[in-house]
Amino acid sequence: MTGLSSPPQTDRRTCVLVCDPETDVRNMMRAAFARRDALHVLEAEDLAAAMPLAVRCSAALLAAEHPEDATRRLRASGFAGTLVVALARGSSVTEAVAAMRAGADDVVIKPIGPEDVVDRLLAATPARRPERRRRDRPQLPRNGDFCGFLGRSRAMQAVYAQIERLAASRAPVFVTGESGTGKALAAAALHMASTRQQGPFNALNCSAIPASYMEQAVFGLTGPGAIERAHGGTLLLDEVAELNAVTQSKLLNFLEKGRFRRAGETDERTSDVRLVCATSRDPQDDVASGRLREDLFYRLNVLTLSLPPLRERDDDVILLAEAFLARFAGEEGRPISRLGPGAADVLRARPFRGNVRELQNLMRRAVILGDGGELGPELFEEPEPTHHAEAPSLHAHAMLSGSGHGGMIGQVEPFAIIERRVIEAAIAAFDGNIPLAAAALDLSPSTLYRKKLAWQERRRLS
Ligand SMILES: Nc1ncnc2c1ncn2[C@@H]1O[C@H](COP(=O)(O)OP(=O)(O)OP(=O)(O)O)[C@@H](O)[C@H]1O
Repeated sequence: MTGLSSPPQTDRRTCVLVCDPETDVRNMMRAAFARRDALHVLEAEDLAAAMPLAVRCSAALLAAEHPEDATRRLRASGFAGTLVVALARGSSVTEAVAAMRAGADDVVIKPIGPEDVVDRLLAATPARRPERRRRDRPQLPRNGDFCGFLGRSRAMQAVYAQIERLAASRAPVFVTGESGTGKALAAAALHMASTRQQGPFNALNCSAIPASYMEQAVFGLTGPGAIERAHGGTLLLDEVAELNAVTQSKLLNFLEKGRFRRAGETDERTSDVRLVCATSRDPQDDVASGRLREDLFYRLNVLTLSLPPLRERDDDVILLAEAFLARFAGEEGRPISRLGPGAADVLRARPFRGNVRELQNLMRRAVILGDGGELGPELFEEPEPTHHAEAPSLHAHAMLSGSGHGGMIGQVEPFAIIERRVIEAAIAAFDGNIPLAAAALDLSPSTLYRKKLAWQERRRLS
C-alpha cells in the first residue's frame, strides 16, 4: 500500500519509502517522520508495490519475510539510496549479515524504535528538511526524468504525454510492452500523476500467485485482498491474463457492478480503486487462446498505453547507460566515471531483447567487472551463441523408444528437466538474484518466479 504525503516531484532526495506488511508499523513510521517534519513518506505493504516507488526515494525502511532476497531485489530494481532492513523478532546474526551482504546499509530487529530508525535514515539522507511543495499535481518534465522514467526520445515523450492524459481519468488502463520496457514503472507514474496520489498504490504480479490463492489475493478471504487495500488509490494487476477463470469472472463482475465479495463471504463490498493492467504478451493472443476472457479484456482495455522497446528509443540507450553507470558506480563504490571510446557504438548495436532491465543489469555487471575510470566496448559485446546440444538425430529419435531411468528416456532428457537444470544453475550463478538470472537467460523475472512456484507446488503434492 502506498500513500504519498506530497507531490512526487523529481527530487528523490526528499522521499523516503516505508515498506512493511503491518499497517501499525507504517503508521508509526509516518508519524515519526511527521514529528520531525522531515521528508515525504511513501508507503508500500510489500515488495511488489515498493519496487516501482523505490527509484523515487533516497532512503528506505524494508521489512519482508525473506529480507536477504528482498534486499537484493530492491537493489536490483535500481534503488541506490540508504537502506535499513527490519528483521523479524528472533532473527539470527546470520540473517542480519546476509541482509547487509545483499546491500542493506543497516539492520534493525523488530519491534523497532521509530525515532531510532528515523535517525538512522536521516543521518545518511541528503535533504533533511525539504521545502513543502505548493502544487497539487506533479510537474511533469518533458526531458530526462519523468516520475522515475529516464529518456528523452520522441517515443518516450509520447509516453509521458499519454500518461499525463490518462492520469486524469478513473477508467482502467491496459499497459502493453515487451518485458523490461517499464510497464510497472508506468503504472506507478499513472498513480503519481493522478489525483489519487495520496492514496495507496498496490501491485500484484498475477503470474507469481499460485492458482489456489488467486481469488483470495485479489478479493480477500478473512481479511482484505488487493482490491480492498487499494481503496482510494491504484491497483496494478501485472500479467493479468495469468488470473484463473474464477478470479477473471469476479473481476469482470466487479468492473460491471462496482461490488465484490471476499472469497467465501456473502456480504457485498465496494472499493474505489483504479485498475491498471499490464502484460508483456499480445493481449489479443491471450483472448484468442481463451486464456483471457474477451469480455474482461474489453472492460479493461478502455484506455491503453504502449511502452516502446528500447531499440525504438533513439539515443536513450546511451542516456540510460550513463545514468545507470553513475548510479551503480556510486552504489558499488567503483571509481568509474564514463563510457570509454567505442563503448557507445557497441551499446547502440545491441538488440536489448530484455529492454531497460537488460541494460540496467548489463551496466551493473560492467561497473563491477570494469577496470580503470572508463568502461571499454568489450564489456558490452554480446557473447557468441553457444551450441550445447546437437540437433536431434535419427539415432536420438530411435533412442526415444528405449527404456529410461532417472528422468532419461534413452539418451534424451525431457525438456522440463533440462530447463529446470539451466534455470537453477543460472540462479545459483547469480547468487540467488532472480532478476539478474532472468536477464542472463533472456527471460522475464516473473517467468522464473512462476516456474519456481510450480516446482515447489509439485514437490508439495508429490
Ligand atoms: N525509462 C526508464 N528509466 C529508468 N529506469 C527504467 C526505465 N524503464 C524501466 N526502468 C527500470 O527497468 C526495470 C524494469 O522495469 P519494469 O519492471 O517496470 O518493466 P516491465 O515492463 O514491467 O517488465 P516485465 O514485463 O518483465 O515485468 C526496473 O528496474 C525499472 O525501474
